[in-house]
Amino acid sequence: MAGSRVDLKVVLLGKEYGGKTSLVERYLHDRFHGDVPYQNTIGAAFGAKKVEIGGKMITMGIWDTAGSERYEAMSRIYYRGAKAACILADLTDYTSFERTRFWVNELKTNEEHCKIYLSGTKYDLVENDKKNRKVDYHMTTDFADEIHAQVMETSSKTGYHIKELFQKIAEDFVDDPSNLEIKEPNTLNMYESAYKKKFCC
Ligand SMILES: Nc1nc2c(ncn2[C@@H]2O[C@H](COP(=O)(O)OP(=O)(O)OP(=O)(O)O)[C@@H](O)[C@H]2O)c(=O)[nH]1
Repeated sequence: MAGSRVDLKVVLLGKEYGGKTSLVERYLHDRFHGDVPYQNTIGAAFGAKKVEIGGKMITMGIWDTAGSERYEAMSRIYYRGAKAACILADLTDYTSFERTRFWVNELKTNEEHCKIYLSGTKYDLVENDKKNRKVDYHMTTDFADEIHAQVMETSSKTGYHIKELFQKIAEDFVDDPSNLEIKEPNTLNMYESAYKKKFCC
């Protein structure tokens, strides 16, 4: 099985302004656009990355969805068939944490085989300034325990835990034998027509 190609669809979900696009930008391109004015995602954006896990090359396709409730119905299109979902909660915004339950319910109802990961974003803003923190560490860990999910606090500004998060997602995928059937190459190409939002050329 070494060297066989496996495609892993990952979807990012969460309230608008929560940091989804920034997380993808940091992971795929190792950059952070803190000086660029915020633009909300329209529809979704797609990016892919090859990762090697224990001698297996995986093409990870990451869907960055729009957090605005206006686009909620569209997000369902993007999480369909996802093997992993990363649900984000902005650590400086309690309502963002509240919204994670909605997405968990969505996935449990419609994509029961999708593995869920929680990410508390913008860790750099709370690390040295505790009054900025509106989502307590134990809120996310307790919720993660309740829904049997993994949780990590991350910062796209500093890169804190970003690689680790996606590495964990990829490792869990490889560790599940049902995911290791040989797939036709380029199965992700059907997504390539996806439109990108910000930071795109
Ligand atoms: N300091 C800091 N700011 C961040 C971080 N992640 C995102 N931001 C900022 O938060 C704002 C929203 O980030 P986005 O990544 O666009 O959020 P989003 O979830 O994609 O938003 P939608 O497209 O509306 O769903 C932007 O101004 C980012 O620069 C982080 O880790 N640290």
